[in-house]
Formats: sequence, structure tokens, C-alpha cells
Amino acid sequence: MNAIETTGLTKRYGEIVAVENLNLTVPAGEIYGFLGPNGAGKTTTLRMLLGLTRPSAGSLRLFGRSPGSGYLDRVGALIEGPAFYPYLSGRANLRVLAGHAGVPRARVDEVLEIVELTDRAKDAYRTYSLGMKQRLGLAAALLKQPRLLLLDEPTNGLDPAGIADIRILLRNLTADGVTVLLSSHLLAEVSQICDRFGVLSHGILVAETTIADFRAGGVLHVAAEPEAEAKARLIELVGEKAVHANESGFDLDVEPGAASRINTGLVTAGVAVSELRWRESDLEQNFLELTGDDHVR
Ligand SMILES: Nc1ncnc2c1ncn2[C@@H]1O[C@H](COP(=O)(O)OP(=O)(O)OP(=O)(O)O)[C@@H](O)[C@H]1O
Repeated sequence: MNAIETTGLTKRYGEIVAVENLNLTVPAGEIYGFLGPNGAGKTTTLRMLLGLTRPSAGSLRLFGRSPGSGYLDRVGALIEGPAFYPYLSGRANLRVLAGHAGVPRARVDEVLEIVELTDRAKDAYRTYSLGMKQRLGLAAALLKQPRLLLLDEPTNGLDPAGIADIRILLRNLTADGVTVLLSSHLLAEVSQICDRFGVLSHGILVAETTIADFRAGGVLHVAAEPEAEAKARLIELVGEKAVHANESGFDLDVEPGAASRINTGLVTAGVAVSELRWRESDLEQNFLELTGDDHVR
């Protein structure tokens, strides 16, 4: 069963196409990262999923249901910073929300326990750290015992310990069968938390992959002299397309196992090889190439 399924989902604001022809599938039980630089269309997508904005075209389903009555019954969301009363305690704030949502009061203490805020539940919201505020936001999203959580930049501004807390919390939730879609503009955060992620750039889903696959790959780096002869020999050995010259030598698009064949080929041609090593691809670099955008970090 897919928790989220969108087909051709599109949102236009006049001339601006905020989201274009988005086909997104998130199987139940997954933590899916929705990654993209500022303005890529992440919030707009979440707003469409939550019925806060009507799509210009396309369709969407959550757990097989199209928007309509009961569609959001088991969906929790944290979007655009939750609004809490600063002078009320964390517990009192959640009680207000539980009252509006028709959720029994006992659930408030359960969610405080899940996000590990029980000890600070009686303190005023305004005294909370950013990490605690985010966790209270998550607690609010959990009130209705959701099967799907839609979280817009839940780790924004958190320090590594705060991010680790969120990661553990989300992992525990998925162990209980909850599906999570989490948006972020930070690759490092998504790579720590999510199983799989999609990259949105200018409203278009430009890639979808697992962190492991995204990391995979690399180049065989070769430094050899004389340079002109080395280059000619490498082209003979692996083909022109696979040879990329740079200041420190050559990067070859080949399998790691090709190293000894290439070494022998160079040495027998009288080329002196000073370096031959496998270089893992750089996650950040891959990401920048995908988005073509340099304000993603
Ligand atoms: N209500 C609106 N009216 C007009 N344009 C909008 C509206 N909402 C969003 N946009 C535009 O749609 C595009 C996508 O914005 P969106 O907020 O979805 O991006 P985002 O990926 O969530 O970025 P951020 O991380 O900055 O929130 C932007 O160009 C934005 O200016």
C-alpha cells in the first residue's frame, strides 16, 4: 500500500509553476526525504497534500483515498512552524489542540512521552529551546495517532544533537508503522534521517534515489607522466568519453576493478604511474549537479 501517490501534480501561481507534473510515490512505512533548495516547491507540494492549496492539475491520493471527507483523518502535519501560545505550558498548548481535534486528554501525556518532553511539559512554551519547540510541534502532529506524518523542514535550525533526537523519534515511529515525508533543503540532514529521497528543483522531481545508491559510484583517479602519452594511452584503454583530465591528472569513469588492467596498460607503454586510486563520489557534488543550484548545503 502506498501512503502517498501523486500523478501529474501541478501548481501554478500565474506565470510561476511552483510544482510541475509531480509523480511521487511513497510506500507505507518509509521515511521519505523531500529535498530541494529554497523555492523548489516543497511547501507547495505539502500544502496540496494537506488540502490547503488546490492543485492546478493532476491528482493525489493518501492511502488510496482522494481528497474528500475523512481523507486527513490519520494524517499529522508540521508545516510552516506550528502556532503555540507562548505563555501557556507545552502541556496546556497540546490540551487546547486536543480539544479542537476531539482527541482525548490522555493522549496529550502520551505524545509528550513520545517526544520526551514530559519533564518540561509544565514549563511555558516561550522558555523552550528550538529543539524542544520542534518536538512539541511533532507532539501536536501526533495527537490524532497519524499513520502518515508530513513534516516541512522539521530539523531547520537544529544542532546535531537536536537532529539526532528527531531521527531517533522518527525511526521509533516508523517501527510502529507510521510513514513520514520530511522536507529539507539540507542534504546532510536528509541523508542522516531518510531511507529514500526525491530531489525537487524548480518544481520538477529531478531524481529519486536511496542514500546508498546516491553515494555509490566514483572515479578511478590516475596521475601519470608524460601527460600527453598517458592521455593517449588511457583513451585507447577506456575510451575517450571516460577520460576526464584535470590539474591533478585524470579521472576515469570505470569500475574500480579496472585499475590493474589500466596500470599494466600504462606501464607497458612506458608511462610512469605515480597515483592510481579509487575516489568515492562526493555526495554534495552529486546533489549540486542535480539541482544546478549552489545554495543547497
Ligand atoms: N501563494 C503563492 N503565490 C505566489 N507564488 C507562490 C505562492 N506560494 C509559493 N509560491 C512560489 O512557488 C515557488 C515554490 O515555493 P515553495 O514555498 O513551495 O518552495 P519551497 O521548496 O518550500 O521553498 P522554501 O524552502 O523556501 O519554503 C516559489 O517560486 C514561490 O515564490
